[in-house]
Amino acid sequence: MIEPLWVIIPAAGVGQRMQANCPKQYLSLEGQTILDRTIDIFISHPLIAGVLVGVGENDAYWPDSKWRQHDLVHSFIGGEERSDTVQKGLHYLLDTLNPQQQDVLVHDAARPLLSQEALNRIINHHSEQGALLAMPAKDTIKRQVIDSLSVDETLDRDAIWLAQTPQKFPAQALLSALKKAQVQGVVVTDECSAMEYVGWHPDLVVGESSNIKITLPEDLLIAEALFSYLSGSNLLN
Ligand SMILES: Nc1ccn([C@@H]2O[C@H](COP(=O)(O)OP(=O)(O)OP(=O)(O)O)[C@@H](O)[C@H]2O)c(=O)n1
Ligand SMILES: C[C@](O)(CO)[C@H](O)COP(=O)(O)O
Repeated sequence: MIEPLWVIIPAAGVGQRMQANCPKQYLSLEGQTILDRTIDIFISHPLIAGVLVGVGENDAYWPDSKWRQHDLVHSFIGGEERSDTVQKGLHYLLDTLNPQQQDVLVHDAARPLLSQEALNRIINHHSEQGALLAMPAKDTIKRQVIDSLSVDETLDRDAIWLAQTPQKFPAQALLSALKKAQVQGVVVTDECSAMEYVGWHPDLVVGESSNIKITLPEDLLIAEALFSYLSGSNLLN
C-alpha cells in the first residue's frame, strides 16, 4: 500500500529570466495563475496528504490565491535559492506537520501542465533510491569547448535525460543531502542532484514533453497552446 505523500511546491523564485512585472508563477495561464493551476494538479489526488507552498518573503500575490485557505494547503517562507526553499519545506513538514512522513514529492510551481497520468507514474513507482520524471534527449547534443563557442564533442544521446519534476525522495534523506551539499558549497538545481552528491542513483521515470517549466517569455505562449490542446483533449485529468 502506498503511503499518502506530501508535495512541496517551491514558488519563491522571482522569475528573472521571464522578465515579467511580477514573479512568473503569478502570471495568468488561461484565467488562473500558474501557481494556482499547479496546486490544482495535486489537491484532489487521493494519495496526496497535503501541499506545502514555499513563497517569497514579500510575496504580495499569494494572499489572493484561491488555495490559500484550503485545509490541505500550507504556506511557508522560501529561501534564497530553490534548494533553500525545499529545505525549509522539509523542515516544516518534519518538525511540525508529520515527523513520521517517509516519502515526499517536490514539484516546481512553474510546471503547471503535469498530467494526472504522469503524476501517478511517479507516485506509483517504487524505488529504494528515489525517482524523478525525466525525458530522454531527442536532439543531437554538443558539449562546447570551455570559454569558446565551438564544439568540443557530441555526447552519447542515449545516456542523456532532461530532468523534470515531480521528484520523489525519502524526506529525511533528502533534507540531509541538501544540507550536506549546502555545507560543502555544492550547487544543486534539483533534488536528484543533492541525492547524487551523497551517492544515490535515483530511478528515471519517463515524464512527458508537455510538462514544461515556464522559464522564458516564449514558454508562456507554448504553455498556453499546450494547455488549450491538453484540456480540450481531456489529457490533463
Ligand atoms: N529561491 C527560490 C528560487 C526558485 N524557486 C522556485 O523553483 C522553481 C524552479 O525555478 P526557476 O524556474 O529557476 O524559477 P525562478 O528562480 O523564479 O526563475 P529565474 O531563475 O529565471 O529567476 C520555481 O517554481 C521557483 O519559484 C524557489 O522556490 N525559491
Ligand atoms: C528542478 C528543475 O525543474 C529540473 O528541470 C530545474 O532544475 C529547476 O530550475 P533551473 O532552471 O534548473 O534553475
